[in-house]
Amino acid sequence: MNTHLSIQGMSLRHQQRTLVHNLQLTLKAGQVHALVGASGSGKSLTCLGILDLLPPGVHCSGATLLLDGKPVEPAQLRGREAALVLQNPRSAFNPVRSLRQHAQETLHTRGVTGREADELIHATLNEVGLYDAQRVLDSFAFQLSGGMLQRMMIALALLADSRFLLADEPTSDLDVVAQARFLDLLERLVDERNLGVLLITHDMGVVARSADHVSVMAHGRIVGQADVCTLFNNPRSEEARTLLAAHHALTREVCRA
Ligand SMILES: Nc1ncnc2c1ncn2[C@@H]1O[C@H](COP(=O)(O)OP(=O)(O)OP(=O)(O)O)[C@@H](O)[C@H]1O
Repeated sequence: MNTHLSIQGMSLRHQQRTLVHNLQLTLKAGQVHALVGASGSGKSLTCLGILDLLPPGVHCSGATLLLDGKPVEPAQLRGREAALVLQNPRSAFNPVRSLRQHAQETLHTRGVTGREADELIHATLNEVGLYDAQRVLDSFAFQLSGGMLQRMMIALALLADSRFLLADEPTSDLDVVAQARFLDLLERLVDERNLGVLLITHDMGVVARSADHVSVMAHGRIVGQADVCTLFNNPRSEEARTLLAAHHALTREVCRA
């Protein structure tokens, strides 16, 4: 079972502009690695670059991906070792295919079909808190809430037996209750399934709650990496101090209100 996914030397360019510079990042099984930074610092492109899902015109160079020290191609990771969870889950589903078809196709790639597939799908939906499995599986993405679709994306990752989740702002479109439930689920799966998670977020409250390790990004570079306690107690980079000051200002405002 793979326990480390390292991204080494990844640079991303659009025309003459370097958007991400020589990125180094390691995800570990059983840990949440938060990637934080100001808007436009390069977090989403980093996530897409790891899986070679970059938008047209953005090119990757120099990247080496190592799975437990062995080089792998993004295509070997995508939908197998690593799954993507996006801010807007609706866009990740085929609108004319039911969620049952999505789940069956995911299992088909692993050679699991028929009754075995049905049982695994029901058990997995149950595991992610989608208890009304029949209704969910008969639905199309537009018929379900954002929170349910986030859970379904996690369920598909589990059905694919992915060891790593790349989650880009997974909670920003959810209300606070759905957000808390989603983070509960993520933390439980990290513990029970030993998942390694890259969690991209703007929300330092989410970082404080869920992350083990944090990378801070600014202008396309990682400018600091620390465990979560060190980041909050002794932030080294200017960007980390700015993010924390904004977070503290916001929470103080809320307390006064
Ligand atoms: N398709 C694209 N073509 C050209 N440049 C792009 C493209 N997508 C993003 N960029 C640029 O790359 C940089 C990093 O963008 P990215 O979306 O990764 O930032 P981000 O940190 O995820 O921001 P946010 O938190 O707002 O989502 C920005 O300067 C952005 O303008």
